[in-house]
Parts: sequence; structure tokens; C-alpha cells
Amino acid sequence: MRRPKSKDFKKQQRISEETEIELLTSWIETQQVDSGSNPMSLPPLPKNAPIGRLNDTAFSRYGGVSNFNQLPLSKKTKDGLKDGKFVNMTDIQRASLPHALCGRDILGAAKTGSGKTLAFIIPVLEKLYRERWGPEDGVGSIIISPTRELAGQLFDVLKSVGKHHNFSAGLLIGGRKDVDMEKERVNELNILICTPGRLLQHMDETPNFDCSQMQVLVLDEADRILDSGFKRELNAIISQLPKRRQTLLFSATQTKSVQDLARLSLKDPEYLSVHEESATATPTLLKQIVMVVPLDQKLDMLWSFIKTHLQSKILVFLSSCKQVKFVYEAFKKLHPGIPLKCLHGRMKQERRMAIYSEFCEKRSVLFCTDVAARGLDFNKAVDWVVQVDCPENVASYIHRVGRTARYKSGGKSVLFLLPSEIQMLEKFNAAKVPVHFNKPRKELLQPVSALLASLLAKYPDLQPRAQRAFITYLRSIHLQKDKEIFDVMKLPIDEYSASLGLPMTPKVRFLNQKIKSKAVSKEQILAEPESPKKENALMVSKKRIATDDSEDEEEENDLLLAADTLNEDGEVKASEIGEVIPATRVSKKKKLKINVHRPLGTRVVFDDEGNTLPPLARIADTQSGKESMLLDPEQKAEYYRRMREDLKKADKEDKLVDRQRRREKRIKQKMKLKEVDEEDDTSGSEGEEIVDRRNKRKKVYFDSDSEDGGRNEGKVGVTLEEQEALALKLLDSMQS
Ligand SMILES: Nc1ncnc2c1ncn2[C@@H]1O[C@H](COP(=O)(O)OP(=O)(O)OP(=O)(O)O)[C@@H](O)[C@H]1O
Repeated sequence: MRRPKSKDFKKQQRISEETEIELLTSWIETQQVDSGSNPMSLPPLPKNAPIGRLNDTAFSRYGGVSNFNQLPLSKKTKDGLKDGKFVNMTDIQRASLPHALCGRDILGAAKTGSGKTLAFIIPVLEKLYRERWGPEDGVGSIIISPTRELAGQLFDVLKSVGKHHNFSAGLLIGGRKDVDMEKERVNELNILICTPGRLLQHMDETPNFDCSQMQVLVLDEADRILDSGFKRELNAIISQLPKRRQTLLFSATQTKSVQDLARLSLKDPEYLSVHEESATATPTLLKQIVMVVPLDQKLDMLWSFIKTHLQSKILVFLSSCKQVKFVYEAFKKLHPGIPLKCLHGRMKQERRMAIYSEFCEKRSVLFCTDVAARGLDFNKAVDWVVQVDCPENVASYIHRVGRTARYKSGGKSVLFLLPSEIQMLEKFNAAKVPVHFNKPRKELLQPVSALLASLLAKYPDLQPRAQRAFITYLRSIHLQKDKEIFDVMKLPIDEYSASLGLPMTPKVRFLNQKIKSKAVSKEQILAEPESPKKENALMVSKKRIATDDSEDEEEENDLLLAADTLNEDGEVKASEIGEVIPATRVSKKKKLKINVHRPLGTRVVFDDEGNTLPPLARIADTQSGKESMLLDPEQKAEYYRRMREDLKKADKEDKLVDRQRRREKRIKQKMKLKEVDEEDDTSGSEGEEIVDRRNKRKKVYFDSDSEDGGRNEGKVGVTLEEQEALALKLLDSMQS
């Protein structure tokens, strides 16, 4: 058992800490590097040169040094670094630490995986240590990260390097249920690592939340936090922080926008971009491949890639949660022979963290959205980064590929570009991103579309997933800012739909609106010859089938949810969402014309122009010449007989629809139960699923509505067309 430390020991410790702090402060002040200089341009200290105090007034130089031990750091930090086996500094650490230690604001830019985290964690620890920050002083530093996973990772680094210090630190991220407990404790924490939303929640809701004394603000992935997606949150946060503070901004793709920096009121910031002169903007040990892959062959290509890299750790980027879900679910059912996992912003937080840790440990394929694009340092190196969908810009590309080839290890990446996105290559060239252009080897392609079609027929819950994946992909292209590269009208929509295994192309409302507006402008400019793009679009609109209202609702929900998710996950900006919402709102208003609160059993009546009429309006209409018909008793009786018949028929139709709906609900529930079973068993990993698969196959599902008495053992389910045909048959037989 550890004996409590004696009073004398504590006093001794306090005195030695005070002496250390005095020494560090003098060392830092007397040996400051020139403002505006890059310490890396100074020669390193000679080997075995004395470190620290040289005589009563002089100290060793700490600008230009290459070893953590040569910096004016506290023993506690040095011990933490030693425990983590951090000895020599990386370029960004060498360049920024001498400035940051003397309290200057920093704008730090360096390639992905080059050690930016320590470049801000160390100054935070040192500043609070030298200020003798204690529990009663409250919040001393706030570190903001754009995603929860990255915040978690920063928290781990802080815990590890700062383990010998006595500061209290908290991880404040969305999706956690213990917000009330957080509220009770947040004022006692010295260092907060948080996502913008959760920090703002505390600022708004936590009584007496006080950060008026905080010393250091850090924005990791600063350009992302400063962009429009987080604008509202960040402005609100900044307005509540003291103006007198040190601000450290880091990213691999740094912002230089004066407007952005003005929002943060930086004081003469040091701009340290250590790899600006480098021949490439991406890590030297990263091999980057680009392939032109038509949209309808993307999944074939991805499937073939996975099947030929079964021993690798692969990170696969797709552009939306819905795509991730569909590809993950579908591929999992096809058992490629490597564990599969998925990560996106719509998952429960605990699950997200668990998947992240599992992927750190095991060889597997992780399908993800841009939620995993920035900052994440997967413990055991990622072998391949595969970008199935083109990133929104070069910065996003740099962050995605940066999940591999980190620090001193190598890595590979491949990007699938559509023929219409080929201009991206020019942007890569201009941004010093060296990519090798490879032609896909068609003979190695393993087509997966036919397998997907039969999967969709077998698992009814997969079809809506595929539809949503289809729609959200098109929407993501539609919302892209760079219209030179991304043009939704150039996409082979029907072929793409078929490649997902869908029997028919779903209706895409925003696309129809786009086509309509194009059609209008076509009429306006009669002399203008029709472009192939428009012809293609018009053909597509003819082929497309209509879906029912509930699916439209789903689309709207998708869109609104996208606004929520993307704000936090970094997929689409809120301002861009604004472009589309009004369009859906207009159509919703139209729907409201129907009185949904009408009494049960009354039918909605439409006039000749399609407007709805109140139930008695038709009778009132007798004033306009039809009066004689309704006053004749025989005709009146006949009229009411027909009405009764109509009502009966409508009633039967309603019952049929209701039965069908209940049946679908039952199937969905069964599938959900099955899914939960599977998820619980596998933790999203195919490898572990194999063990239990034989037992699962034996499972028998009973369906009281099916024609053969409901025994569906290992049989492919009824397809949507079959269901529709059945419904029509029933309807016919009832009417005849
Ligand atoms: N001085 C160092 N010596 C050895 N390893 C280091 C050093 N600094 C950082 N590392 C390691 O390098 C890896 C990448 O570091 P870090 O995550 O800080 O990179 P980054 O520049 O923030 O990357 P990104 O731009 O992707 O966020 C980590 O595994 C980290 O432990």
C-alpha cells in the first residue's frame, strides 16, 4: 500500500516546483527566438552541448534544437515524453514549440502524420504548469476538434504525455448520455477537449460555466473548424472566451484567410508552414494511385479490390452515411473473407468508439464517411486508403489519404474518379499532389452487381437501403460546390441504380426539379441546340418510376438529417443544405392542401383543376345547374347507391393497403431483430460471424401472410414486383 505523502515531502516538492518554474521562465524569456523567424533555420546545438542554465544569467539556446530534452520543459512533461518514447522532434514541433512556449499565437501547417498533436499539447501543459494552475482555478485550456473520434484521440495523447502532471482534464463530446454529470464537474476541469457543439451546449446550459480565466485555446484541424459548417458554433464560443489568451491553430491544410483569423482576434500570429517548400503536399512515403472508373462499375471495382487485398488493413471512404450502411451491409452478406466494419456519424457514440478501437487493432476493411478523414492516427498502420467517391476538394483528399503513411511509415491510396471528374487531376497537379494514373485491369474485375440484385431480392430491408444510398449519392454530387467537376446531370443514373442491384431507378425529386427547370429554359431559348446532357436527363426522367409519399418523406428526412449529421461529420456544409430545403418545403406545402384531419370515412373530392373541395361542396354545387339531378328522388337514390358502392370499394382498398402495410412492418421488424442479433454477435465483423453462421442458417421464419402457410426456410424472399403483382391480383379479384 502506498503511504500518504508527508507534509514535509509536499512542501519540498512545492519548493522544487517553484524553483523549476522560475528557471523555466527565465530560460524562455532570455532565449526567445525572433518573432517571424522559423527556428528550423537555426543550426542544431552541438552534441553534448550544456543544456539549461549555463551561468547566473545565461541559458542554452532552445531555438533550432532537435531533441525534446533541449527545450525549456518541465520535468513532468519530459518524463511523459520519455515514457511515450518521444525523443527527437518532428519538423513542425521544432518550428512551432520555441514560439509557442513563449506564449505566441501560432498558425501551424504541416503534412498529415507529422506530429502536430504534440506541437500543441506540450505548450498547453507547460503554460498551465508555469501558471501553477490548480483545481480551484477551473478551465485553463480548451482544445477543440471537429470530430468526436479525433477529440478522443487527443484526450489519449494528453493523458499519456501529461500523466505526471496534476491537471484534471475532460472529454466533452456529443452523443454521450452523461451530460448532467459533465455539467456538475465541468467547472472543476483544467483542460477541456471537446467538439464545438458540446462545448457550446455547456456554455449555454451549465450553470456558472466559467472559462473567463482560460489561458490557451487550441483549434486542431483549424481550417475545418473555421469553415462554414461550424461558423455559428465557433462564433458563439469565441464571444464567450477572454480576449487575452494564447491561440494555437493547426492543420495539414491551413487557412490563411484574413477574415477567418480576424474572428479569432489573433495577436501577430507566427505562420509556420514547415512543408511549404516541399516538392509534395502529401507524405513522401505515400504512393497515390488514381483510376478512372465509371459510376456503374465502382462497386465492382471496390469488391475486386477487397477480394485481392484480403491481408490488408483498408480504409474505404464513401460520400454519405447511407452509402456506407448499404455497401457495408451488402458486402457483409457476401462474405469477402476479411472482417468488415463501418463508421459514420449516425451511429451511437459507444459503437463509434468501439469500432474505431477495433480497427486500430485488427486487419479489416472499414467503410466510413469523412468522419474518419481528419486527424485519426490508427494505431497499427493502415495499408490502403480507398476513395470510392471523389472528395469535395484537394484539401479533403489530402486529409483522407493522410490516414496512411504516417510519421515514418509508408502507405498506399487509390482514388476512383468518374470520367466526368477527370479535371480533379489538374487540381492535384496545382496543389503538388503527385498521383500515378493507373488503368483498371478489366480482366481482374469481379462483377458484384448481379450478386447485389439477388441479395436485394432475398433481404427485403436491403432494397430501401440501396435506394437511399442511390439518392444520397446523387444528392451529395448535387450539393458539391465545385460545379466544374461535379455535375449530377452527367451521371448515368439508370446504370448506377442497376449496379446497386436495384430493379428500377428510384425517383429523385431534386433531380426532377432540375430537369424541369432545364426544360423551361429550353423552351425559352428555342434557337439553342439541345445539348447531349439535357437529352440524357430527359430520357432519364421518362424512365424513372414514381415512388409513394412515404418514400418522399424519407427523402426529406434524409435531407434534414443530413444537415444535422453533416454539420458534425464534415460531409456537407449547412449553407449548402439551405439551397435544397426550400424546394422540398414548397412541395410539402402543396401536400398540406389535403385536409388530413378530415373525419374518418369521408373521401377527399377534387375539382376539375385538381384542387380539393370540402365534403359538402359538391352538394352546394347543385346551385350551378345540377340541382335538378339531385332533387329527382330516383336519381338521388341511384346517386347514393353509387356512393355507397364507391365507399365499399374504397374501404376494401384501404383494408388491402393496410394489410400489406402491416405485413411489410412485420417483415421489417423480423429483419430488424435478425439484424440486432447479427450485430450483437459480430460487432460489425465478418470474421467472428462465421462461427455462428451454421446455426443461423437453421433458423426458420414464419410468415402468416405467405401463400405456403408461411414457412420460409432458407428461401429467397418475395420480390417487390411479385408483391406488387400479388396486390394487383387481389385488387382485381375484389373489384370483379
Ligand atoms: N517526435 C515524435 N517522435 C516519434 N513519433 C512521433 C513524434 N511526434 C509524433 N509522433 C507520432 O506520429 C504520429 C502522427 O502524429 P500526429 O497524429 O500528431 O500527426 P498530425 O500531424 O496531427 O496528423 P494529421 O494531420 O493527420 O492530424 C503519431 O503516431 C505520433 O505518436
